[in-house]
Amino acid sequence: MLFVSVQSLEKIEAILFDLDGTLVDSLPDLHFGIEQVLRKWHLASMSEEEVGRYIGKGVVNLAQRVLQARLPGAGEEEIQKFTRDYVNALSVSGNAHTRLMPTVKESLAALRADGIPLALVTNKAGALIGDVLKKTELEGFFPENLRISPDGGLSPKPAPDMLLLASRRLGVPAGQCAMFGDSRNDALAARAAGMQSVLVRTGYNEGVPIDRWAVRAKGKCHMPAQRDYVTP
Ligand SMILES: O=C(O)COP(=O)(O)O
Ligand SMILES: [Mg+2]
Repeated sequence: MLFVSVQSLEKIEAILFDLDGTLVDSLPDLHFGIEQVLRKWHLASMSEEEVGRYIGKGVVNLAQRVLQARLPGAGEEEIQKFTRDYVNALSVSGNAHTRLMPTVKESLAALRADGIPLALVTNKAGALIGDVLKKTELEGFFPENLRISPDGGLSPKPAPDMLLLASRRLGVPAGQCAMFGDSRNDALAARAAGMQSVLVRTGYNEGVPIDRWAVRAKGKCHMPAQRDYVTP
């Protein structure tokens, strides 16, 4: 099973899940969306690997980094416009290439059967979440009020705000929630919120292998390399 069983985490009563790179492999679609907008703006194409390095801190940050690489000197207005074009491109793409990460559905079903409350805490734009959950048949695990995104003005991860909102909505104190993610942004947000975190090795982490980051963050890494996750 991909996800560590809750018994091996201390005092955990609820789990918050990241979306991109943790529950789903969405990079091919995110790359497709960026390519569409680059073409529309008559800018040079970008590799999937490069787009992967820019994913993790939300759509505005992604637009900013892509424009930094392709249109240096772009201002706030262009960043906002690029962001809107990108969200539009993804909204019409139907997430054709987005896939569930292995064993996700079984893991979520097992957690639910154990009575563990679940929430989604993602930097993805709110307008895109419903379609991805529908496409991957995860809708039933996350009711709408427990799909937390930066929409409506919440600061994206690594800020703790969205995690703390999830903890309040679940009615579970932050110290008893764990954040499952694929990125240092998930781990830093969890730490700032007073939560434990578990990081899968199969995600994006802005192009940096998560072990390398976790080792630097903690000075050592406890988890054996063949495991699917790391706990910083
Ligand atoms: O949109 C992003 O930058 C990353 O989204 P995530 O928080 O679900 O990984
Ligand atoms: Mg992620």
